[in-house]
Amino acid sequence: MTKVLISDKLSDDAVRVLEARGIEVTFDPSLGKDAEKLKAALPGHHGWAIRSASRATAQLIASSPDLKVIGRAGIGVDNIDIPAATAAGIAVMNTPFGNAITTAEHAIAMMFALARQIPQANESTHAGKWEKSRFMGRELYGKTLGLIGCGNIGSIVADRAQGLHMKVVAFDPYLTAERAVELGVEKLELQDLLARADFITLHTPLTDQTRNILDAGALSKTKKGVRIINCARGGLIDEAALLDALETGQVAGAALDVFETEPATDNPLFGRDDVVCTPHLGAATEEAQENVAVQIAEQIADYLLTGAVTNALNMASVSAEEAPKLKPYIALAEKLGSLCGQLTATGVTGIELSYAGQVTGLNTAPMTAAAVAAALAPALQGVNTVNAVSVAKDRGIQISETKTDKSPNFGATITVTIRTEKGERSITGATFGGEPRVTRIGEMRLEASFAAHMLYVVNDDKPGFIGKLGDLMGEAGVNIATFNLGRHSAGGEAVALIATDDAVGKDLLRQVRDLPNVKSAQALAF
Ligand SMILES: NC(=O)C1=CN([C@@H]2O[C@H](COP(=O)(O)OP(=O)(O)OC[C@H]3O[C@@H](n4cnc5c(N)ncnc54)[C@H](O)[C@@H]3O)[C@@H](O)[C@H]2O)C=CC1
Ligand SMILES: O=C(O)C(=O)COP(=O)(O)O
Repeated sequence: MTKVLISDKLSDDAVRVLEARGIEVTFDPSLGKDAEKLKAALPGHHGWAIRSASRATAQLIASSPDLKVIGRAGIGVDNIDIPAATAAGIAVMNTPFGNAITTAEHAIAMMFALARQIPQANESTHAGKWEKSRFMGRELYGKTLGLIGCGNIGSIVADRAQGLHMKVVAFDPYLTAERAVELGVEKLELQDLLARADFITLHTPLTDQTRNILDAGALSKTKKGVRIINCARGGLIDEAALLDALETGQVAGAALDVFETEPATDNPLFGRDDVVCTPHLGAATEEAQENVAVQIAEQIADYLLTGAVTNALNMASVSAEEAPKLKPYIALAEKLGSLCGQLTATGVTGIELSYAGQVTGLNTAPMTAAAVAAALAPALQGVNTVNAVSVAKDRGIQISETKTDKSPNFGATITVTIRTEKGERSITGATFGGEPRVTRIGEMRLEASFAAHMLYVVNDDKPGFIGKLGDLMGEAGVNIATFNLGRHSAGGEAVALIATDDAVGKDLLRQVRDLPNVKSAQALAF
């Protein structure tokens, strides 16, 4: 039975969705904080749903042999070792939109909290102090808001801030000029944003480029008295530098939802009047939590049950509608890739997938990934459909696709061509009643189904060969299930693709090679 582990505090809706799809769920939000318990719990689970408390480390991934998908009910995936997951053939998915509005609203709320010192005034009023003159605020109207990062959340913040009649400027190297115009924001370099913004809000992922993007140097270039909001990731602001800048008044206030170390229970910024803090609450609304829980549960269920891929960070998307249509072609591509790969002895330099006929109207990326993974499997360890194309590229193996609308003899064919330093080999196949079949090896036509054990023989087409081969197999007790032949011309080179009930052992293979007119023989496994 398909099983999913939920190790963080996800809405119960996730359990409801998964169980309704017939998936068994282990729901234990206490596991996320305890790597040892997680390690013990993960084996036997095919899917793993998390928020930010669980850390999907390389060690945990390595000790989870059954895992096929990690689903992040939220946006940030910095708690998932994506290269390790990819190497292990595990899809990594997130829900890029489910909590974006909620998080943008939190950033706006934090901006108001800073501008009007609402948390401090609230505390003072509850204490019966009525300090009306202590809490002089700043108006947002007409002020400049600087966005560092203008993606999904940043652009919602821009929209809300424009509603408050703020001027919005943005630094984001990947923001196009057209998109900036569409959003009504002025695109700036970071230095210009720092010089002009009255409020700065961060909305980037934490990467090598963004870590400490607001460090001591950057903070010294801001307007004196700037107010800073971080509802993205701890580590974007150098906390020690921020403390210094608050001490000197260079920064008038900071509102932080995220911290360098989380959970943040002890931090030099705590206890200051000019710092407003929340415990990573950006995504914490009922609406957002319901959205991300339902979305990730559906994505995980779709992937595990149908092969549909949505919002994956390490593989191509396959819609739920496409998945059943692609399934037989993915199986065909995989079998052809495997056959071609098993017949290729020397170093591979390129793999080409040629799609012809109806299949060209479908999403061919997953077929190519399946063919490449299967083709490289005999030579490379750990290659799988998730990492195949990137592994190939890393090794300088060129992957290409060609497409032609017309398929000469069948509704749709797929041809896998493997190039090596010595030459190339092409194998073509088609589906018959949904089952994969070989239809051509090189220029030689033949028709064969795939079987777990097969024998491939190249010989000169001379009388007596089939009888001798049959005798040998019979004497060795290996039953022939199907026998398919192809040849260039009478008396020319011929191939036999033979399905056997048992594997063809080394001794038998040697005897086949020793038969008259046999040029080569190879045992295959599928
Ligand atoms: N506090 C919370 O609970 C939540 C925090 N987040 C965090 O918010 C952040 C933003 O999320 P989204 O807007 O959904 O992501 P997104 O991917 O839609 O946008 C991020 C933007 O940052 C930009 N960017 C990347 N590198 C940059 C650089 N070096 N300098 C400037 N900009 C750069 C990208 O071009 C992109 O436009 C993420 O870190 C996410 O994890 C998201 C949801 C909840
Ligand atoms: O979605 C994100 O990136 C978040 O940071 C939300 O984190 P959470 O799921 O609330 O732990």
